Amino acid sequence: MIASLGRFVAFLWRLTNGRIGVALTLNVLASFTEGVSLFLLIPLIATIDAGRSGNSIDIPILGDLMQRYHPSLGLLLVGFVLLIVLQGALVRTKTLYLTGVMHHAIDRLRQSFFVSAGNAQWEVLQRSRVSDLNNILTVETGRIQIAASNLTSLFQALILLLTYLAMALLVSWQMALFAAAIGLVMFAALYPIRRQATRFGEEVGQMFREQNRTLLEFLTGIRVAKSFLVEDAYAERFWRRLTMIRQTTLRYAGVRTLGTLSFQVMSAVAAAAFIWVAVEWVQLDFGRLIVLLLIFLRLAPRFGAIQESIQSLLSNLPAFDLFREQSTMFAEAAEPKGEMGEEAPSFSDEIRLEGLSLSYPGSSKPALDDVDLSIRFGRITALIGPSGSGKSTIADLVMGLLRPTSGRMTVDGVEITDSNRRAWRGSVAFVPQEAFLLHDTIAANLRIALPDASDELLWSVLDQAKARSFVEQLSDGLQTVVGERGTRLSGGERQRIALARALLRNPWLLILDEATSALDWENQQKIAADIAAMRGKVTILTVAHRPSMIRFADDMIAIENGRCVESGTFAALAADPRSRLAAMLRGEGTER
Ligand SMILES: Nc1ncnc2c1ncn2[C@@H]1O[C@H](COP(=O)(O)OP(=O)(O)OP(=O)(O)O)[C@@H](O)[C@H]1O
Repeated sequence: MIASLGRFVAFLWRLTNGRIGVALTLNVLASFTEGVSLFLLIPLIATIDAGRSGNSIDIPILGDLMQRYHPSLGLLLVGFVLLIVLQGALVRTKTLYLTGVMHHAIDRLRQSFFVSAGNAQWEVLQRSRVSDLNNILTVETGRIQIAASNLTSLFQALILLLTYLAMALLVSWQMALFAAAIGLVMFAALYPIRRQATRFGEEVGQMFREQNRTLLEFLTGIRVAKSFLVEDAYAERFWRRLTMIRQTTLRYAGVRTLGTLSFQVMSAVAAAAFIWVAVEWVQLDFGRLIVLLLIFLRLAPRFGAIQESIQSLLSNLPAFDLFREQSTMFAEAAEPKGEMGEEAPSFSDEIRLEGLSLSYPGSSKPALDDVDLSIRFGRITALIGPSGSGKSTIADLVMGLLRPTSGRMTVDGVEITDSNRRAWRGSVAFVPQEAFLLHDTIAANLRIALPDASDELLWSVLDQAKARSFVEQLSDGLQTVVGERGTRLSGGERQRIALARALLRNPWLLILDEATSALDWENQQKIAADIAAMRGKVTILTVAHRPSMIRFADDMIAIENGRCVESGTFAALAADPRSRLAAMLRGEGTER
């Protein structure tokens, strides 16, 4: 807990470039002026008290000053008001400054997480849940912000406490020590409650994560949920999660308020003991007693604030630990961006995989095992094989998303390594099984691939993907909004938009991963014809299960159990009745 707190303080310091130090200094000044204004009450009381003269004050520093200057009551009152005004102004300045610094820092935090998640290697990113990332970027960073604000209030309260204690020491050191001892005992007595705060923070963090998962799972799969009539089941699950969070929060509120109540009771007992000791044992004079009581009365709520700030800090600190864990994981898995100016190797001959193996983290069996294959420039290569044989893994590897565990991949003889993999990916375009479309216009969806593309260019790629006519028929043309994940378009139309978007990159290599498997036969045929028409213009690697999507291929590669078991030209393999391709074309599937 202490280590985590230390890391948090160091982290905040770095995150705000030390600006939090300026805010805290303003805090110290404000606390100091508040303390001094309270201290001024001593000469005030002495001056008001008709039976005494200002000279009777024998408190160090203050007494000397009074004896030398004999300030009038009016002057003391003006000084008192000025100090309060100064303190208020300092608090305001500090609050405004700190709010700006903290918001900026938390935004930087969110941004850095966003960037490191985006830059993480695909293998690592794949293992994270979208809802958990969303949770970190919203809920957990919000909790970190609260923890930071608790920390600054804690610091402020501590400074005030020390200022008051210093003042009290000047008035009566015995009573000041007595008050400090009482304070320490009270603080120690509330330790069990602070422990519960940490536990609550961890529990509630986990619950928020699960609530977010339920929510996102439902929202992203709402169509499936509706089709299976399971909306009510989801609603029930959601309610259960809400209930758990509510009950835990209520339980914690019980503990927290018990802390506050115990604190109040202890404060009352402590005040009584304080007065008793001051009057009966130390036999303080009336003026000092009043000032000490004032200090004590002002101190008590601060002390309560310290307890509250610590409780809240401890309950929110687990969010910081989780954030650190996740961002360290992503930072360690950062994809090398390559040397400055590193360019993608040019592609005009062939892409080769040589003795290449790949194992997913945590998997005992390799997904690819000693694969040798070649994808030739300007040709259409089809990758076939049973489900789970490793086709998508090859596609992800060839596009530069995955790294081989051993062996190598070369493009025109140049090895793809950490330093040029990202650059190579920029030369490849990919059309997945399910087109990813934003709830935005067709133009915006196309421009994901090339933000500056002109309308003219958009129409030209729509032409190539045979999508021009249906887009022209839409009421708003390119400006038509496609609906959530493109639901206002048919499956075939969505795939055509995805294909047009891929072509917008003017890629050297176009990878189609089961790009038409979600479509009906007629649409598959049409898209297959469009793809066949691109022969020679762009190199294509198509992963397919169905004969319709491979008939137009020039070359074939068959994968089984992560191994390349057959390769050659389509014509040669189709002519060999014993080949896997021939079996597939006869409708026997690829499993053997
Ligand atoms: N992220 C992953 N983590 C662990 N194992 C994985 C991961 N992705 C795929 N695999 C495993 O790697 C093997 C190859 O999977 P891959 O998706 O490449 O097969 P595929 O031929 O494309 O299958 P399909 O035709 O069903 O899409 C399978 O055993 C699969 O379970």
